[in-house]
Amino acid sequence: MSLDSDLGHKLKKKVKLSSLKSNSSYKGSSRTSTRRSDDGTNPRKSSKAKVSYMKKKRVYATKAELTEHNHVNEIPRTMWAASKGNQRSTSSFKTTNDGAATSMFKTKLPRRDNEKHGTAKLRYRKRDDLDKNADESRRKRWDVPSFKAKKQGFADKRDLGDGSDNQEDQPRKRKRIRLDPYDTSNKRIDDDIVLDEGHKVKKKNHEEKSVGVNAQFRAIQPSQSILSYVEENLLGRRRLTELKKAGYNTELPAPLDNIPQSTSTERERIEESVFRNKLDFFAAANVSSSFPPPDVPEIAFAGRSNVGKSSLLNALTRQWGVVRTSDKPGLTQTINFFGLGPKVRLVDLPGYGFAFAKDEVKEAWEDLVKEYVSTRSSLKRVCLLVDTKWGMKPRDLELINLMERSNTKYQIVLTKTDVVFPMDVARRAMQIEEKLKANRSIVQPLMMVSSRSGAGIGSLRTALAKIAKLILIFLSATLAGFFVLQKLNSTSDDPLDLDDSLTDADPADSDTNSRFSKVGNAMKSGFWTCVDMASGRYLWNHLSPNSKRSS
Ligand SMILES: Nc1nc2c(ncn2[C@@H]2O[C@H](COP(=O)(O)OP(=O)(O)OP(=O)(O)O)[C@@H](O)[C@H]2O)c(=O)[nH]1
Ligand SMILES: [Mg+2]
Repeated sequence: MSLDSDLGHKLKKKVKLSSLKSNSSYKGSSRTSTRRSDDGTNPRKSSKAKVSYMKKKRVYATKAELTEHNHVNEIPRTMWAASKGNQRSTSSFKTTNDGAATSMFKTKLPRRDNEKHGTAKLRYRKRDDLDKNADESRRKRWDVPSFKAKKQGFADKRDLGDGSDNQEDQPRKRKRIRLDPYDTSNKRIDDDIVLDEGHKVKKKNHEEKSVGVNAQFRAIQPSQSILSYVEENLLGRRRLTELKKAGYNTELPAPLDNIPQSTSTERERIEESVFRNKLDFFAAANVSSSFPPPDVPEIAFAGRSNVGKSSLLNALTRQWGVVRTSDKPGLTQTINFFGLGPKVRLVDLPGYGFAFAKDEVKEAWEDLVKEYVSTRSSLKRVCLLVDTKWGMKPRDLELINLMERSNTKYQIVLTKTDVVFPMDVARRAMQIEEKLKANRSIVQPLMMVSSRSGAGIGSLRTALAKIAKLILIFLSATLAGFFVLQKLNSTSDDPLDLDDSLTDADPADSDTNSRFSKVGNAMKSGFWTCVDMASGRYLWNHLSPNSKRSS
């Protein structure tokens, strides 16, 4: 081998190696690219600067331009990244005449040099594949066919359609989407599909009805007393700034149930002593046989599922979390008895109406609630909760009718007042009062509360505490009556002949006679009621309507 050929071979080898190194610079080796060139400048730096400049200016340099300034083997890293399909370096692509994009660095020069080198070949093959993918994706993105090409394409397709067995030509299978024509939640149905006439009419009627109902509701003019009650208690949806201005600490749960500017502990803020007692779970019943004995007066909370019964129990006692609540209707599934001290029990009833439970289970709850409400002797009052937003529903009216028939005292309580405007709270109250004004067993006034904001909770507490006080008065009265009767028993053998004995004592005094006769009758009935039923409700039934109202 001659010296020239030897030198040439060595040079070739060097070129090959340097090209390999520069290729692998993508993987981190950049020794070749940082090597200084013959004229003393740093080729990597200069080429990089040029490329970044070109990128900035979006200049698409040609291969010739680049090779003019840089040696092919010292192509900067960014360039190779471009050939790997990196989206950021789109500037390294140029578009050929036929519209397809090719990498400007898909140069054959290093490849030809390295053809015999196995690893390099493999690497190049990989790169070629990547180039192809990049070309493909680029073509998809950028190649918007011209109008002419489109026209040609259509013509080709038409030609192929005449007898050719091209797969694209075969009719595509269409996906069938089954749509429920009565599912109005599906917008596409509303928009595009013509429904059958029956459904259309039904829908129209429903819409008209709801519009009519809304208009009727808006037309309600609440009384001045209701409006002022709503304002005084800050009922309805209120701005936080308004509550803060009024001095309420909005950080606390149910802030409106606190004394403004108060620094005392939460328990002390409850003005009614009976509600300061600890709320204790006492019993749960899913059948009437497991009800606890009716020895303590009870106040029950009834209403539709999710109306806020359990939350109200917590809010009234300010003991959060004792009664479980959930935003999922149907959480309370048994009748739960909670002791509030020794004198009174609060009863959380399962809700009726929609709930996440089986129909037969729901029916069983409803029957149980009906039985409890109509037969429980220790039941002093039912708070019938109605959602302010939705108003009374047929199920509520059903329960009201039952309570009317069984002479059970009930009071309507509007809940969740914080979600509607104050005016709408007043309208709802007015609407219900008007509707039920002829009922006999209803207790006035209608209450409005929000367990979340605490609005109206204090007033409800006061109304319910009265029941406890009345119970105490009644118990002491019956005890006194019992002792009087005992005394009379000791003077007369037959207590039922009381009137005769009195009449015999002074037949001329008709006033005394009638007075004693009345007292005797009342005591007799009162005495027997007390002993038999141990319930104020039954005694009241025996007294005159006037005495009943005043009590
Ligand atoms: N905005 C607002 N939400 C309330 C109020 N009271 C209760 N809620 C919410 O209403 C949802 C239902 O409350 P619950 O107390 O569990 O209702 P429930 O009537 O006991 O429900 P059931 O046990 O399923 O019959 C919960 O997510 C409560 O946070 C209120 O006054 N205002
Ligand atoms: Mg509940």
